[in-house]
This record gives sequence, structure tokens and C-alpha cells, in this order.
Amino acid sequence: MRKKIVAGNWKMNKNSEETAHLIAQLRTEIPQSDAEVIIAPTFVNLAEAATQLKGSFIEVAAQNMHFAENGAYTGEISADMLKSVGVRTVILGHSERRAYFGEDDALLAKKVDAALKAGMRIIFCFGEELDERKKGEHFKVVERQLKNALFHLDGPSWEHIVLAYEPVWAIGTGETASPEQAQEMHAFIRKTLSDGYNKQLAEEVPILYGGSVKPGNAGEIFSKADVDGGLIGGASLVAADFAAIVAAAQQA
Ligand SMILES: O=C(CO)COP(=O)(O)O
Repeated sequence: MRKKIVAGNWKMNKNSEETAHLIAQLRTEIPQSDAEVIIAPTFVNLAEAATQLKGSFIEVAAQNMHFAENGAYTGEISADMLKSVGVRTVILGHSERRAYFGEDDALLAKKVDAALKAGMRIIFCFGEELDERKKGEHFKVVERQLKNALFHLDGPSWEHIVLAYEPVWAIGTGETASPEQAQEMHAFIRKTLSDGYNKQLAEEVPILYGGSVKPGNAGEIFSKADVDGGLIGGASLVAADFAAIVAAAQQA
């Protein structure tokens, strides 16, 4: 039985003081959880967040990282730097990184390799754009994104991968994929994993849904057989909403 995971991607929100305040609120609002709970504040607040959450079940993740171990990459952050402040999980492949910072499948494959080499866990994001869904190409697009960035990995590496299906048209738009659309895609992803690897691996990899998940729709989406939780944007910035989504995951 796969454990439910709820991860909050704070994107470029919350300064130092606001980060500490939101974390304090989360600790009150989420006193315990059977679901795994992860938050991803901005780089500059990761060290403080990790210190504040030491000993708590809430884990801290980074929103991105560079593929190199170190060197002349102005403005970038390495896996080792993240680990040195207590961060063991990194979000890679978010559609905003792909769209605004030119991250393509080949670059993401390098980042995936670097994160795994450093012993980190990856929340790997992917998903189709609206015009791709309208043209009926969403399965093909998702299959390509997965194969190009991840299918060079050996089986055991997948123990460190969490997949996050985030249809771009549902991110920050208030428009969610219906629970049926999410389930349909998640089942397709498992079939793709089963074909590329094996059935057991396909059953074990957690697959999160992301895109306008709110307290009001989380329960129904999370109750679908192949949906193992969510990657939450906007609603992760409001403690009561994020707590309600965590509660929905525990009940699903
Ligand atoms: O991009 C997302 C999480 O990574 C989803 O964002 P929203 O929940 O704001 O739609």
C-alpha cells in the first residue's frame, strides 16, 4: 500500500519572516499526520526552515537545483549545498522551470542523475499544456517527458523518485483536472512504467497530482486508485487550507 504524500510548492512566495510564521502555523494546524508532509520554501529560507522543523515530521524540500557538483554557475545551487542545510528532497521539472527558464528533458535528465548521485529524493514534475490536451496528445506528451528524463534509470533508482503529474492548464488557473482525468492519466503513467520496467515497480512509485488542488476538491482527487496525494501551489501558502488538504489525504 503506497503512503499518501502532500507536498507544498511555495514557488517565489514568503520572505524569511513570513516563512517562519507559516511554518509555525503549520505545526499548530497539522499536529500529526499519517500522510507524508513536505514543504518547499525558497532557497534562501531553506536552512532556517530545516532548522525550525528539526525533529518534526514535516520535511523540507528544494524547488530546483543545478546538475553540477560545484563551479562557475553564477546564481545556482548544488545538491551538496542543499544537503548541507538538511534538505534531502528536490522538486525537478516543474512546468514553470520548463516554460520560463528553458529547462528541457535533456537538462532534466542531467539534474535527475545529479540528485540521485547525491542521494537525494526527487519529486519529478511533468504534464501537458492545454493545446496538447485539446489535440488529444496528452498521453504522448507525458510518455515522452517521462521516457526522456527518467527511463535511462535502473530499477532501484526509482525508490528515490516521486512523480507529480501537473497538467499545465490546471496550474494556478482554478481549473482542476477532474478526478477521472487525473485517474486516467495516473493509470496511464503506471502502465508506461510497467511496460518500461515491471509491474511491481509501477505499483510502488508514488504519483501525485498537482494543479489547483484545494480543500474542497482534494478528497475526491486523492480517493482515486492511482493518485497518491498532491503537489500543492497556492493552497499551500494558507496554513488552514494546507492542513485541510493533508487531512483529506489521510482520509482518502
Ligand atoms: O504548480 C503547482 C504545484 O507545483 C500547482 O499550483 P496551484 O496549486 O497553485 O495550481
